[in-house]
Amino acid sequence: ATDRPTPQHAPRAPPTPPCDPSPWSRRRADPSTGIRFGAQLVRRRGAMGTVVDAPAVVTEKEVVAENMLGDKKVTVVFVLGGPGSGKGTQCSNIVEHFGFTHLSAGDLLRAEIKSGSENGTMIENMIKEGKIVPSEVTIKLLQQAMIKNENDKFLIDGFPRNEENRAAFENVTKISPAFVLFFNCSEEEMERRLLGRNEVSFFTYVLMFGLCILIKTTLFLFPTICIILQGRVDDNIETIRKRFKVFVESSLPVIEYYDAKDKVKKIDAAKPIPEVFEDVKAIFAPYAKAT
Ligand SMILES: Nc1ncnc2c1ncn2[C@@H]1O[C@H](COP(=O)(O)OP(=O)(O)O)[C@@H](O)[C@H]1O
Ligand SMILES: O=c1ccn([C@@H]2O[C@H](COP(=O)(O)OP(=O)(O)O)[C@@H](O)[C@H]2O)c(=O)[nH]1
Repeated sequence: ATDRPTPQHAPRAPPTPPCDPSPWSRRRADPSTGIRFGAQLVRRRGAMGTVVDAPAVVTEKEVVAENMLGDKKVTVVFVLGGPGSGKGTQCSNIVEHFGFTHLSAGDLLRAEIKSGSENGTMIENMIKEGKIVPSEVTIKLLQQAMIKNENDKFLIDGFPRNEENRAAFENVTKISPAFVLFFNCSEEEMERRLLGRNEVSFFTYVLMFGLCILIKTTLFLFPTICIILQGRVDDNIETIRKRFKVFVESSLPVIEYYDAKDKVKKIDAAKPIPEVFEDVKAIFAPYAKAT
């Protein structure tokens, strides 16, 4: 949906190809770039002074997000997409090339568990169940991280995850994002990636056990290594399915909200990592670091 009514004579976006089964991919998309979603139509003067509808070209740096965080002005980009769509992977690339600071809401929550905070057990249980942690907890962590960091450009990865997260963040911080980077990928592909993220070969366990024997600390070190090698507690098929459901029911409405404001930049995340980054680079070009 868009908050501007589409003129009757405007060209309609073609339907999404049937090969992409993700429910959130049944949205408008530019098949040539896979980037713009809810492309804005502007009235332009055509030949002989006629008024025509043409897609708006976003060439200038968007500065919508320059709002206040205490007395600090920041630019925020929300990075959203299903679990395993590649948000973290591409955020690392963006950090390297465009000087943003990456704040993964999930990583901040996992760090909070490890810190032994009073919310730790509650957060851990929510993550194991694929549920969304209460807004005030996540927002406090994000806000603290932004205040602590000297940078003024932030990628907020994996947040907001529902409408309540979104409204609370905007109310508390008075920040609205410059844009939302949306990684679109089928559930089938995301499931494959998430299961792969947790995969550790038998050989690795044998190697680690051998190393522990060598340094004579098997008793204490090996169980710890096993816990680390296990990967994320939520990358198992049961929790993955729950996370997909939460994404469709709770997180997609956030993307739709920003799409109605023409702030969503959609990426075809099913492509190989370097190809996805080519599309990401085109979007971040206005933020290129001065050399
Ligand atoms: N475009 C891609 N093609 C194939 N594998 C990918 C791609 N992007 C990420 N991955 C892999 O998929 C897994 C999940 O990626 P990650 O960036 O952690 O996703 P998210 O942060 O969205 O959960 C990781 O193992 C990562 O290496
Ligand atoms: O703003 C957030 C971000 C994450 N989570 C929790 O942390 C889990 C993992 O999120 P993350 O973004 O790390 O991983 P993703 O599932 O996107 O790969 C989610 O399933 C939620 O339980 C949350 O509650 N709020």
